[in-house]
Amino acid sequence: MSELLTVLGVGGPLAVMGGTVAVAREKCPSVYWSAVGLPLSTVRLLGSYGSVMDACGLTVAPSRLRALAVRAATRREVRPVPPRRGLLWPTSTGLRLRLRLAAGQEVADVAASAERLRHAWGVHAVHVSEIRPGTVELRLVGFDVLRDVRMPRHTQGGYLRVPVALREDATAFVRDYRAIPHQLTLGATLSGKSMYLRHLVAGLAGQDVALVGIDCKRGVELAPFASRLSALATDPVEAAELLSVMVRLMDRRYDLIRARQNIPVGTPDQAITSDLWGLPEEERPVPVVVFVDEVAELFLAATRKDEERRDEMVTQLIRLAQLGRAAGIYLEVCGQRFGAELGKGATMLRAQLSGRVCHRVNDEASAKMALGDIAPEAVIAACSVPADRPGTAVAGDTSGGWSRIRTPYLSLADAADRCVKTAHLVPELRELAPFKPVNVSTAVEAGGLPA
Ligand SMILES: Nc1ncnc2c1ncn2[C@@H]1O[C@H](COP(=O)(O)OP(=O)(O)OP(=O)(O)O)[C@@H](O)[C@H]1O
Repeated sequence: MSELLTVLGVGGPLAVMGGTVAVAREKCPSVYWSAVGLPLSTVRLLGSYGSVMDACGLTVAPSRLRALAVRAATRREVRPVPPRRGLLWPTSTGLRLRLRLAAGQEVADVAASAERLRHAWGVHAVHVSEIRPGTVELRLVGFDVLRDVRMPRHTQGGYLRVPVALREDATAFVRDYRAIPHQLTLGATLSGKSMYLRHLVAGLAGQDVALVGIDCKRGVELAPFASRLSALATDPVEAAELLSVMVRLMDRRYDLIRARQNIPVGTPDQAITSDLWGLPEEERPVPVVVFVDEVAELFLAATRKDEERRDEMVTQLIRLAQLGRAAGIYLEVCGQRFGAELGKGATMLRAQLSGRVCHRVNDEASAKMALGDIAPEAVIAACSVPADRPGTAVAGDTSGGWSRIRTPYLSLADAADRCVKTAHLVPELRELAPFKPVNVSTAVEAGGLPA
């Protein structure tokens, strides 16, 4: 064939065109998808829907009525029935398609065939989710969206909801503090934990929320954001003092909530509250997000005195994790490992941190510390995060769901700049005033931030 094309004089141009398409596919997958992949996959899907469903075992026998009607009207062979297909919705990264399941089918049947469907329709991945009983949505993703992360335009962010990364199904992964109050983020060195924290700080900086940092790596990770922090502790001694203050703050908020519960006769039901969010807006204290970078540093103890301080700190962290949610105090804990070997209280604290994000890890044991109580497949996925893709992680929560995510790139300078611009939003919290980092902007400038 190629000889014939060469004789006709079109072999050369065709080869050049083929090469250009291959390069576009490699270098600009989103452009390739819009120009070539989308029309091809649409044609494939529309042309082969019935036969692909049949080959994947996703068809059911037709009802007797349908069989009779087909025989009477066409005298054709009565074929098995695939799920009823809705409209195809093209997106910048793929296609969306809703299916009405046939009687006797369940979501798991379609999910089990996702790998076969992706091969049949020539897309990078097929993700299946339930929309309502009997209806599933297929998200066909045309290319590897985690290679060059672009966040979608509509991310469903909001108050205490930070779109922090992209999921592999091209939807935004939102860190929602009210749904999952406390989170543990693990990862080996250079795996992208700081980038993750950076996005959270930058995302929360513009909101009415107090940000508190505990960074026992002498503040190297969190000091650049100091202008927006209400408090920063950079060594274990300061951290111990700050945590005691946080626990006292929490106790006072509980008192406030309890005072509100001395319910006078005639109080409407909706005014009775058991947490901060039920208080009237003018009385409601501002929520506090506590970032703990490199949690293992808090557990280290060389002397007996250190040990006492460590035990006290761990107890306070556990109290904050157990009771903080109702008082609007949320924990964001980061570290390389978080196992029982850290010492007394580690396992108990970990159990309270229900949100889990695991970046690349050095061994399976570390992945199990983050995801072991979520799903064995999530552990395997975390162990296979490639080293040349920093920021890639497996995110799960203790309800059992998990997904692969990757943060977009955000330079430290841009995140710090956002903090400087939103410094006027630092809320007044009398208790935290002694811990307010003072020489913040000067420290940032003097620190010479990397790009
Ligand atoms: N999503 C991302 N996209 C591109 N580059 C990234 C991403 N996340 C992290 N990186 C890069 O990877 C490198 C390591 O990232 P980061 O400092 O966040 O890792 P870390 O896990 O905090 O490491 P350490 O524990 O040593 O502080 C940095 O150079 C950072 O710019």
